[in-house]
Amino acid sequence: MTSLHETLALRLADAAELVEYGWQERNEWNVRFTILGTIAIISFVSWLFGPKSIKAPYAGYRSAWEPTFLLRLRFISGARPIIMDGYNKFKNGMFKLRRMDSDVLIISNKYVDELRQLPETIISPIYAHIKNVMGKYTTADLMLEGNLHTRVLQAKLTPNLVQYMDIVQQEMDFAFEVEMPQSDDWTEVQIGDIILRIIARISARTFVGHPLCRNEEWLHASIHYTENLFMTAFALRMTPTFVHPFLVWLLPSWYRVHQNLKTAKKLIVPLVKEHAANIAAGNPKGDDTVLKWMMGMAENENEANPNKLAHRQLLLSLASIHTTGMATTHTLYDLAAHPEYITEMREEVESVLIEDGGMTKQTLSKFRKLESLMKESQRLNPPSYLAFNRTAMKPITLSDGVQIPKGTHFAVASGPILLDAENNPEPEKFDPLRFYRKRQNPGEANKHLLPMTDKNHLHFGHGKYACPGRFFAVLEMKMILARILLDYEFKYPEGHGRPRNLTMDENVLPDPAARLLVRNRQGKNHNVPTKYVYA
Ligand code: HEM
Repeated sequence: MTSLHETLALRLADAAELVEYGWQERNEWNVRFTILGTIAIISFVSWLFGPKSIKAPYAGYRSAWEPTFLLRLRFISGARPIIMDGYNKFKNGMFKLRRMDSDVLIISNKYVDELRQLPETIISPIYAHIKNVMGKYTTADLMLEGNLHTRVLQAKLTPNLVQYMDIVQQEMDFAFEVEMPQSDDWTEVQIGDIILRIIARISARTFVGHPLCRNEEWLHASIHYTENLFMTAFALRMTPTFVHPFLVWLLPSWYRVHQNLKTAKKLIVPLVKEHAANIAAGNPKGDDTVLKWMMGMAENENEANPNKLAHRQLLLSLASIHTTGMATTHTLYDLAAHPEYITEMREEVESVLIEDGGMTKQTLSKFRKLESLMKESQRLNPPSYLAFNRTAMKPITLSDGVQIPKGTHFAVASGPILLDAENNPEPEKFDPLRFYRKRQNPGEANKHLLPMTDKNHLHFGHGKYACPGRFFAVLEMKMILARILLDYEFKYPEGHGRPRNLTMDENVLPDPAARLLVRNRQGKNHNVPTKYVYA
């Protein structure tokens, strides 16, 4: 059966042919009527057979005359004001965004609690994520084959996190030694890249274990898979669906995604076989890793297939390395822009470590000011201005009677919610102790933590499908930031301040080209115990 897009492509080809013929015959009016007729037919067919969409106002038009194509184009690098505009006008209702690849419905967060526990047969995060990253072409559609990686994070990594701190710290020590300059003189560095490599190393140690975590080929694949995947996805999002199967062949990033996958299989399949042989011989060796847990928890042959396990390691890298790297980089950029808070953060880290006699199971949870700083930095520099991306797998009727048609891609304006004065007073102000102070309120000591999600705090999602790696992410971030505070001084080069964030559609990125000056901390207190102690 010919798909709608193929039919449209054929119609356009016919129209082009007729244009040529018409010019040859100098029968311009015929040609014009043919083109107009074709456009009218295409519009009618799209309207008749295309997915039904909900009626809601569009955000961001500069005037009634602004062409829709221009609005879609502006969204690529100017999404923030468009999303803010929609939120400010319609925050209790709904509005739509014109993205280059499609429209996205933005719903009020008042619906989040009734939607968050619905099963995947009704609302699917996976379909929405796969659409966002063009999974059909970027290999991310493995997510459709099961959620083994999510189950393992929930059932194994998160509950065993504190036991794992020792291993994380060992890898972090090594990573700092090889990635950070060790000099008493100021050295200019691209800190975002350094942080990314430190996180890739720690993640690799946790996911695939030693010695693969030190393998440069694996580190390269696990970091660059994400970049290549997003480059491919964005190129495809800019063009109509019917050109995608041809366009990918012209995209170098698409070839690189597949090269990364090949590398993953080459390096990980032997590891899987080795571990299976050790288990069969009754002699499992080495530390637990996410890969070994995945082998143990695989529920069917497909999940246990070594090639699929290797592929899933890349999906984990996609979900974990850049997200955590960007959040850590934003926090450092913010702190460097407000050096008056550095001493306060450093003193907290030192006093907690001295009190605990080193890094214990409880230590990280006592870094309350540091956690508040990280949460404030995420509030102002979220990973995306949208969250809770979902696809309606069936028509949904909300509690107030609003109906979301099947096939609708919807999300919540997570960025603007936290910049709303109703939720946070003086929302534009960088106030690193904002959440620390909130925790001083009676009964709120254990609230306002970074990994906690609710309908206002959606940067890790919320509900059944919230990020299963967020506790690990926060652990990594705290350990890295504490280490930087203890051992290094940092500042912007003369004449530079906090770099502006970049946006690609709704996604927010710290400027990767920005530089910091770093040097060994002068007058470091060598009596602060930093090693993991079993307490
Ligand atoms: C600051 C760092 C991170 C941020 C901001 C973040 C954010 C998110 C968000 C927004 C989602 C989608 C949730 C939803 O749809 O409701 C998600 C899903 C996910 N995250 Fe994270 N994440 C981070 C770090 C990590 C880490 C370190 C890991 C792994 C250890 C991880 C693993 C995952 C996985 C496996 C999913 C689910 C993907 C799927 O549905 O298959 N994330 N994350």
